[in-house]
Amino acid sequence: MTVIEIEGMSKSYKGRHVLTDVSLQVEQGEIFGIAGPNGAGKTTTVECMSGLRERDGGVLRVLGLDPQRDRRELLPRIGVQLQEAALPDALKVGEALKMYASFYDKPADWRKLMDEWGLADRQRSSFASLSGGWKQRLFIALALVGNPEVVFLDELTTGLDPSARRMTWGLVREVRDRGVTVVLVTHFMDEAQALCDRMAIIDQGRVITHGTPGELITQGRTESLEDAYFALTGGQAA
Ligand SMILES: Nc1ncnc2c1ncn2[C@@H]1O[C@H](COP(=O)(O)OP(=O)(O)OP(=O)(O)O)[C@@H](O)[C@H]1O
Repeated sequence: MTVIEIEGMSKSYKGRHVLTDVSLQVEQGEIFGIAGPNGAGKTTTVECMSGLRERDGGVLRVLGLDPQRDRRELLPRIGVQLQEAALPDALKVGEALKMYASFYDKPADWRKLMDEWGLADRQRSSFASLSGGWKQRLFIALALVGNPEVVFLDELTTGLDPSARRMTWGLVREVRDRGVTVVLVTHFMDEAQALCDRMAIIDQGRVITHGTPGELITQGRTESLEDAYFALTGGQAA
């Protein structure tokens, strides 16, 4: 079943085109990756999908709803973790989960969620005292507190050490394994290869290719996804 359908989506900021004719489909229960160079339009795409920005043109349906027109109906059914998300320093883990749960009519049991995501021991820890890996664990739990059918995760592992990244990958798989559809923006091709069932590469506001990581490697005629990424975007490895 198709959960997200985008056809010919466009968006400009102050007359400058940042998305041009973006078309994508995300299927139920998959981890769908969005990769591409800085400024390519990845976050804008996710923001349009999650109803945080208005597109200028094209068709966009998430769970059959238009994020602009049907925003109120859609918001309780999705979860969003934004790039560089932050909470007030003094807010405690338990307080954050309880507060987010209060935003929804039918939230998950936030105490149960806290247990499931291993956060119970840190219930009284302030946000500022958490390491990067634990902050991300909290953000994933917060994105799930409304029992969403789709979650959007934007650069979830940027700045994390290798073990925190691996831990976070495990959590993202767990979310998918619960039947939730995951849209994941990432700059890391090892991450895309490890996690994504399918992915798209966006460059200069256009989808230049999409498919499984294996299909992209075949398209790029390379041996790794990172090499395929460089071949397909015409970029240079540093
Ligand atoms: N609110 C805004 N007003 C004006 N321009 C914006 C705004 N938000 C983003 N842009 C511009 O739109 C383009 C696409 O930005 P976007 O954040 O979607 O890219 P991205 O692919 O997510 O980049 P990155 O990998 O650096 O996070 C960039 O050139 C950016 O500077």
